This record gives sequence, C-alpha cells and structure tokens, in this order.
Amino acid sequence: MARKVLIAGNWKMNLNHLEAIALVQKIAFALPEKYYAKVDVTVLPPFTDIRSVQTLTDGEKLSLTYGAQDVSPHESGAYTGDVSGAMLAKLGCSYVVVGHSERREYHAETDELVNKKVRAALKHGITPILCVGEKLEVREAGEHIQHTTTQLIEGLKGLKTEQVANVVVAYEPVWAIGTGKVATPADAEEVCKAIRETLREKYGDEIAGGVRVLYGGSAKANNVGDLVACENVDGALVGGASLDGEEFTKLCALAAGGPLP
Ligand SMILES: O=C[C@H](O)COP(=O)(O)O
Repeated sequence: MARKVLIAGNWKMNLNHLEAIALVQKIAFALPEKYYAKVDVTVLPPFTDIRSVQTLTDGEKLSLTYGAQDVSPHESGAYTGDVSGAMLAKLGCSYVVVGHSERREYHAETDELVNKKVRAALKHGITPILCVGEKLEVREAGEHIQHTTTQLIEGLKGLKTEQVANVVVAYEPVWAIGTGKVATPADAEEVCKAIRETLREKYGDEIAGGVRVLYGGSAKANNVGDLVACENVDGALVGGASLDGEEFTKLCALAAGGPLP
C-alpha cells in the first residue's frame, strides 16, 4: 500500500505566537501547492501559538496542517497546566506528539501514561504521533530493536485494530536528537522495518501496510531524501530544521521528491 510521506515540524519550546505566524507565512509562500500532492506537511508549535497558526491556515486556506506537542490523558478538571484532547480538537489540531523522549526524560512519562495520551488523542479524532526510540547505551548493548518495539507495543496497548490505523509512529533514536548525529538510512530502515513487522504481527497486513512510520533525529534537507527513500521510512519528525523556514521548505520539497522550489 502506498503511504504518503509526512513531514512534521516539532518546534519544541521555541517561537512565540508572532514568530509562529511569520514562520508559517514563510513556509506557505515558499512551498508551492503542487508539493502537497506528494507530501503532507504539519507544524507542531507550542500550545500558546496554536490559535494564531489556526487563524492563518484557515484564513489563507493553507494545505499545511498543525498540531500540538502533548495532550493530557484526562478529559477535563483539576489538572493544572494540562491541555485536553477536546481543547486541541476545538483548535483544529490534526496531530499531537505523544511520548517524545524529552517528555519521557524530563517529565518521567512512562509507557502507561503514553498509552493513555494516545487514547486521549484518538478519542478526539487527533492523530497521535507516537514516539519511540532508544538511548545510546541501549543501542550499544544491541537492544535497540527490542527496546523500541516494546515501547511501541506498550504505547498501543488495548487499542482496537481500526484505531491503530489512525496512529503515526516516529522512530527517534535519542542519541540522534539535536546532536547532528543523524542515523544512517540503514539504521533508520532497520528499526522502522522492525516497527512495521511488529505492527503486522499484532494487527495484520492492512494496518501494517498503512501506518506511517517516521524517522526523527537531526533530519535536514541534505539527508531527508536518503531517509525517505528507505522502504519503511515514510517521512520525518523534524526538530531544529523546522525552525528555519528556508531549510524546512527545502526539506519538504526534497521529501516530496523535488525539485527545489
Ligand atoms: O521531534 C523532533 C526530534 O526530537 C528531532 O529533533 P532534531 O531534528 O532537532 O534532532
């Protein structure tokens, strides 16, 4: 089954709402509409920027979509600082990042919590981008496949098969995030293939063939072509390079198969 390439720009804790508008305008201006036939492009700004990005994308009828970087596992109530799936859905979010390694590391998010967040997103019609991936010591011990597929299985635990069809998985080796050390296409393909095989064993051919598996970790315009050329890599979750309009536009165009706009 053909899977459309997805490029997701995770801005992390960068850019205020005015800077967000400027960046989205830059991407919209620089990336002609025809590229969207080959690549889905989404941006994942901080919560405080989402309303501004929504106003711009709705007003200009942009093909670019947007989402959030986290979602509460709860529906509503006394959860100071949390933002619910219903709130994100009301803002028109298409995607939400769940289980990013930075949240697992700095906010002690467990697989169990990540699983609840995946469910919260799906309940409100938002596609979770479920992040999985190993730290350097796990890779050096040769346990990266086992580690990553366990995170995958736990993150999807209890979901119905048809719900899994609405999930995006992002393989992000922690040692490649923000370090400039991109995984080789062979490294990325090895783990993305194992992710797809795990999906096949648990949910069957149709689901495994349709779920998009992204690579994340120092993805840039100069390496994205080789990454998406891998059979089981369907796009990228991009951090640093998504903050630079020119670089991100190039990256999206090359992920679409080029040429540069
Ligand atoms: O969510 C994005 C990833 O953590 C990758 O970040 P990076 O492209 O800055 O390495």
